[in-house]
Parts: sequence; C-alpha cells; structure tokens
Amino acid sequence: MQYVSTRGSAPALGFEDVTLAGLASDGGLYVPESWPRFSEADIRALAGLSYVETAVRVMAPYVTGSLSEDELRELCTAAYGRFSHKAVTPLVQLDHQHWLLELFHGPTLAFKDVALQLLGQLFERFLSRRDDHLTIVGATSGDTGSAAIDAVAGREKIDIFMLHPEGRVSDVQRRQMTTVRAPNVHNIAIEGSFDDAQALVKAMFNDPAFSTKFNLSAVNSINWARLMAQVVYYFYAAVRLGAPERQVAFSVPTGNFGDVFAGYVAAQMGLPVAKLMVATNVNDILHRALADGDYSQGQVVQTSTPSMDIQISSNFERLLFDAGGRGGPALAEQMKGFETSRAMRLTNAQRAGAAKLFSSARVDGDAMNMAIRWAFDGAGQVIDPHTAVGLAAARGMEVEAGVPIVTLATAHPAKFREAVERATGLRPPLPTRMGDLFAREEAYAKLPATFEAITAYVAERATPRA
Ligand SMILES: Cc1ncc(COP(=O)(O)O)c(C=O)c1O
Ligand SMILES: N[C@@H](CCOP(=O)(O)O)C(=O)O
Repeated sequence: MQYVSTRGSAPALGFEDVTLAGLASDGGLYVPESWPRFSEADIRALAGLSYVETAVRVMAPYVTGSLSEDELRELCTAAYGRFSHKAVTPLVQLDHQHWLLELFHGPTLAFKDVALQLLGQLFERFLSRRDDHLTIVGATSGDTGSAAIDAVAGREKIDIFMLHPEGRVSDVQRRQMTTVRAPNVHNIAIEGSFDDAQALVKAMFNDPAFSTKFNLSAVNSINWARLMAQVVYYFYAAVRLGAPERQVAFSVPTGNFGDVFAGYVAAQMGLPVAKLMVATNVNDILHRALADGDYSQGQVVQTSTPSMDIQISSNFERLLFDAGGRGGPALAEQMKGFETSRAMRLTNAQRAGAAKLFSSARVDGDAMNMAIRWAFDGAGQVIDPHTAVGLAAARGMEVEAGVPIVTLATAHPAKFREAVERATGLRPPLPTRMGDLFAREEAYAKLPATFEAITAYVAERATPRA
C-alpha cells in the first residue's frame, strides 16, 4: 500500500515511512492512494472474531509491504493485552435504539489508547529495523498526551515532547502526563489554547532543517497509523449489531475530526454505515462547515468538554481531499488561503461529498448535562461529558427504523469527575490502579506559545540525528 499527501506534492510513501514521518513534507496529511474494499462476505467473516483478529483483518491491507500478517498480529496482541476489558471495546445497550461503544478501557482511560498503544508498538518495531532515533512532538487537549506518553515512556530510541494548554485540561488529564517520570518524557504547558499548541507542532514539522535534524514524528491524528487503528472498532461494533445485513449509524463527539474520519474510512471500505453524526460542543467550526460550508475559525471557548475545545480540526483536510475529488494542488491552495485568512468556504463538490454520510450538531452545556442525566436515570450508565455530547446529538438523529445508533464513549467518567458530579451528584472514582495519581509528584515546563521558545526547549533536550 502506498500513501499520498492531501496537498499533492510530497513523495508517495509506504506504511513504515508514513508512520515514522507523521506529517507530509508539503504540509499535507497522508492518505491511502485508494481505499481497500471489503465484500459482504469479508465483513460477515468478522462475526465472532476477537478484537485482535478483527484488527488484523481490517488493518492488513494498509500495512502490506511493511508488516506481515503475523507481525501485525503480534503487535496487536501486545497493544490490546493492556486493556482491562476482554472485549477491548465493548458495546453497552441504553435502550431499543441507542448503544454506547466503550473505548476507554485502555491504560489512560480514553479512546486514544486504542490507537496509541498500537502506535507505540509500531514505532518500536520500525526503529529496531534502522539505526535511528525519533523525536515526537505532540499537542494535546488532554487525552492524546497521556495516551502517547504511556505508549512510549521509557523507550530508548524515542524522546517525546508534549504540549498542553496551561489550565485547560482536567486535573486527572494533566497528572496522567506530568507524573510520568521517564527520562524520555518532556511535558510543556503553553500559554495558549490547544489550537496554538497544534499550530506550533505543525510549524516544527514545516521547518525542514529542524524537522530533519531531530527526525520529528507525530502521535497526533495527523499520523495516518492513528486513524487506521481507529477504523477497527467501527467494524467490530457494526458486525456485532448485524452488519453486513444491517446498517448501523454512529454519533461521534468530535474535535480534531480524527475519530469520525475513521468512521468515514470504514464506510469507504464497505461497512454499511447509515450515517455519521459529527457532534461538537460550542466550539462548532465543524458543525458550521458541514451545515453551511463555512469553515471559519472562531475564538476557542472553554467548556466542560476540554478535549473538544478545538477550532481548527486537522483531519478535516483529509475529508476535503477525499470527498472533494482528491485534487491535491487545488486543496493546497485552499488550505494556504485558510492559513492566511483563518476562513474558507467549502466547494460544492466537498459539500456534496460530505453530505452523503455526515450530519452534524452543536451541543451546548445544558444539552450535554441532560444527556448525562438521561443515560444515568434511564439506563444506570455514568458517562463522561464528551460522550454526552455525542449522545445528545445521537438522540436527535434521524435514521430509518431498525437502524441502531452507536455513540462512541470516548473517555472514562472519572477523567472529568467534576462535570459528572455536577450533572449526577456522583463523583466517579478512578480505577484502583490510578488511586495514587494525586499523591504523585508532577514535573513540567511552562513556556510561552512561541516557535522560538518551544524549539529552543526541544533542541536543548532532544537527540539530533548522527
Ligand atoms: C474524550 C474525547 N472525546 C472526543 C475527542 C474528539 O476526538 P477527535 O479529535 O478525534 O475528533 C477527544 C479528543 O480528540 C477526546 O479526548
Ligand atoms: N482531544 C485531543 C486533541 C488532539 O487530537 P488528536 O486526536 O489529533 O491527537 C487530545 O485529547 O489531546
């Protein structure tokens, strides 16, 4: 399998190189040159398989040329062996129509573990084949950071620098990052928003001298391998609910558009996805883009769903590329315009392509609280605020009778205990293995959100290429 850049001028690469590169050298994002298709028989054959076996079947076409099926199985077994639920991503029924897909049974209690545990294994495997060292630079609104740090802490050939917006992640999220004491882990709180952090990370990649010197790589969902691993649970859930004989709809709490883009990929591969709901909080650039074609950046508003306090959604570029007809140079121009003016209109082709599968909703704090209460009172389920944004949108979805709606439960409620307590009166406890999180010592740097400050900090601590 070869991968091409959404901006059309970076070289096509195989899976191993794409995984280690992160962002394409022309500033674009890598996507497969074509989507592998699963027949109905292929999908039917996934029934009854374990999560690991499903993962191997779904991901095998994407890794050809870089990993054998046995190698992929070995890495998936190691990655998903660390999950606390045997089903890895279990389904929970709420009523006759609504389901939750619990994605938070990994080591750091958010859906990010599903992809990052595998990415840690992939990095290790690929680095063992070459005499090289990676410098990972990442941006987090709370969950990617802890999951990535858990996945690579202590790995010899990797340094990780993780930028989070100071004061804008939950206490549990921050501590999950800043209490990890491994020599290769560097946490940085920046004075700014997640969007500022993400822009700094992209700027480091777009500086060829810096990026080559330190051999930069990415753990954010700009890295294709992240999304590939997330495609698996759409198949796993849909097959359990009757695919390919039955269509399934998904509602996805959305920020950087990675998780819901993985659902789009599953549909391109042949999974019968009836609809994908893009559920945003009041930071609603994606809702405006899908509903009206208006992709213009607003001010980031702080909410009780901090992981989705995002106004520039990296992976939206992948959708604009694919749904808009795969015109790399034209998209490069469109994105350049956005980077200058912070606003753009979607083309008619992009809007029409997206409308085939996506709908969207903006969920405010009251609606989010009501969804937490509905799940609690009606089904005895304590859900986190991000999941509640997805569930609120799911309850407004219009689908044909008999189509189940699956809301992706993206985080454990204990990660956002204050918001859950406000809605339910219950303070969800942390799992016992994390019981001492608040007793552990924290360490992190505080830096201004400037390219000079961040690159100087990284350059002092990272290992340059020999
Ligand atoms: C708990 C949680 N829910 C939802 C999201 C949104 O996912 P995505 O950025 O892939 O759209 C995030 C962050 O990305 C998150 O951490
Ligand atoms: N919500 C995310 C933001 C980063 O998104 P990513 O999926 O691109 O890594 C977080 O928790 O950090």
